[in-house]
Amino acid sequence: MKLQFAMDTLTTASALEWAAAAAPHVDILELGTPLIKSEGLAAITAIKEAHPDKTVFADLKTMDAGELEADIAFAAGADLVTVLGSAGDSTIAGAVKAAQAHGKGVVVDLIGVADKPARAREVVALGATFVEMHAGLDEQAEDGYTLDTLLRDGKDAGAPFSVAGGVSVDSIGSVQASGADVAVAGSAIYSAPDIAAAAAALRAAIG
Ligand SMILES: O=C(CO)[C@H](O)[C@H](O)COP(=O)(O)O
Repeated sequence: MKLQFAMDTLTTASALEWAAAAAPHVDILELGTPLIKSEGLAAITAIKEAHPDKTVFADLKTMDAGELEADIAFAAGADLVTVLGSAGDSTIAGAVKAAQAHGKGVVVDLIGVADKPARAREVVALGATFVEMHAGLDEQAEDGYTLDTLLRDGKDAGAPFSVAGGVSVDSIGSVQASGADVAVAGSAIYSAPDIAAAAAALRAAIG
């Protein structure tokens, strides 16, 4: 299972600092949606230039204009971009078209989708590289939130998937046991006092 570091920050400078600390321990460097909204496509280029050996993931959360938004992010250096699973099939197909033109990939984020396994199968048929079983920061703050539903949906999907939703050193083992291809960790790394140590601990937990 691969490890993805979601850098939910507002400045390219802090993302570069975080990425430098975590890079030895992670496979995928994610530019969080707030970072891209704050700094624009230049942030993608900065991270890719600093870490050409890493998969750079631009969390665009595209809902419309799939081909256009994906194209500009790939041109800026992204290897993977996200499109929302609640977007129309034509939006997802458009992003896949751009990915094929660049030799890159599309991840479909199933945040807010009621039947995630069914939508996962549909979007993989449209050409998505994998889906993200995702509970966002707001859903994580709701009473009684656990990762369990995401892990069950991943197992049921029959499609390649990542899991994002407050993955921690305590829960990453259950993510791996679910058969996930990628574990995404944001706050478990960037909120830790030592980013390198937190990323290393997650890596050690999954071997
Ligand atoms: O995409 C996101 C929020 O929409 C986050 O980047 C994702 O949820 C991972 O961060 P965390 O581990 O803190 O949940």
